[in-house]
Amino acid sequence: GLGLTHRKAENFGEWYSEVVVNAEMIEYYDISGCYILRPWSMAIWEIMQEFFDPEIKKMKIKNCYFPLFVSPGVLQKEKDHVEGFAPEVAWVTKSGESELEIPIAIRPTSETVMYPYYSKWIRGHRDLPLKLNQWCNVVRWEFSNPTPFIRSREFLWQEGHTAFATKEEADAEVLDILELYRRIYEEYLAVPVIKGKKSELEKFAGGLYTTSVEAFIPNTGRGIQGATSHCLGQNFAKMFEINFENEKGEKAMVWQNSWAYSTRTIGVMVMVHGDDKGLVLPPKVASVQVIVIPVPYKDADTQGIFDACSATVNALSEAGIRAESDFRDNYSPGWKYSHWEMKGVPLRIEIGPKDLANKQVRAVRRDNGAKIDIASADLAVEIKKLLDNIQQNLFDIAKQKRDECIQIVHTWDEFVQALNQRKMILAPWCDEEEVEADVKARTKGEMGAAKTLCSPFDQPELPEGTKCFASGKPATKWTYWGRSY
Ligand SMILES: O=C1CCCN[C@@H]1CCCn1cnc2cc(F)c(Cl)cc2c1=O
Ligand SMILES: [Mg+2]
Repeated sequence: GLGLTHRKAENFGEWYSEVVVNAEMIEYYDISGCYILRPWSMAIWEIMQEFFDPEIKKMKIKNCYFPLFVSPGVLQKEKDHVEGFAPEVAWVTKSGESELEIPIAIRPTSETVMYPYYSKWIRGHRDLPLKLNQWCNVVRWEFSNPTPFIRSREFLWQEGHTAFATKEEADAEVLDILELYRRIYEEYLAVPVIKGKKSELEKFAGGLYTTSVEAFIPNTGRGIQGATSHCLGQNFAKMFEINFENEKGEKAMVWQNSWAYSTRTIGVMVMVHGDDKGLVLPPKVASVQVIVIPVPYKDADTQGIFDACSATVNALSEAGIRAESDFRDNYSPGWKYSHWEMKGVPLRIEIGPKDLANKQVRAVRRDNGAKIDIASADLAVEIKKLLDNIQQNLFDIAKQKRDECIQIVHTWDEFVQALNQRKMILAPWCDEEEVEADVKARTKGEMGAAKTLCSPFDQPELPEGTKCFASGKPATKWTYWGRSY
């Protein structure tokens, strides 16, 4: 029958798996860690893409497509950033019955695929800036617990790879892209995120610095990296000899960035907004924003009700609202209410004999269950207002819940206590790498160790003489810590 068998507050992992399947977003696949993205979730990916792609095009970033396959020599070119990842590289070793002379890697990310060609294409300063992006899949043969959208062996993402003549241009773009990621989360997925800089231990080892937008899942008390924007410095330019002749005729290395968001965004949205009735979709990313359901009554004017439903869908569609009707006669209205609630449709419109007679419809909100009668004459305007209100309400509730999880600490004991209370911890830190390594070691356990999530760009006041919570040394910055995905 309909309905979830697990409650979000009681068994989050089981609840999540059931929601993504019952909402028809995901179908499990016979290869572990791989999932089928059904139309209900693919539509969300497309809506985000329809925002992001035009935005990067405004920044003169062009789309391209590089091969899926990486030759081993090239992949291992960057020793220190690859060796830690080696176990998760997937390899093609055969074609048909015959062994390949040399195994071929499947891209886990595309730096080593693209940069030999950046070296070839970039000669003079007029070839800069070179700004390319690709929408593609990547494969990382992870072993830690696979989770739909959040951690899978293949996922969809966009990866931007840009090269500039100056560090200033690179630094500026890092933040421009990070703002787009914040907008994806806060304006589309209605998920609050924190912008900040990763620690030396958590940053992309191959780069100069990493910035990210960090989300938080209150139910598990875990932070999750929402998207990432790296400044690579000149590290890859040195490795791949990506030089150009600058205006003074000198040979100079380029400054590079790389940045990505992935289908993980969808999983974060499900985790933050979902409830015990199933998925709750923010209207901005809902492929169906309004579902219209006829409520015929034995001898009432059934055709009249159906016609009113069709007229309602047409009126809303003409106003740019994504509306559909559910005319299936083999399901009861009650069954349909549960079905579309499970799928997270933000608004349901019911039209029965009484509504017909009164020339009104009954709207029911998915976020708070409120029932609102609307005169058919005012339909499109009122529904648009309702959808905007739902979008804002989902963000406000998520932000309030996230803020309730934030705990400021000053001492180790306060830190450990907050960690056990599943908090997102804001602590003054001396920013020393071995201190972070020590905190990881001291908090190791079956729940996973605590780590830095980011040092927020928006730094609270740090009074002179404030001590690091972990080392007692002079603190230099406020940093968010927590367990994470
Ligand atoms: O995060 C981004 C934005 C988009 C382009 N890439 C960077 C860095 C990716 C780090 N990373 C992440 N995972 C990896 C897994 C691997 F198997 C190998 Cl060989 C390398 C990596 C790896 O470099
Ligand atoms: Mg990884």
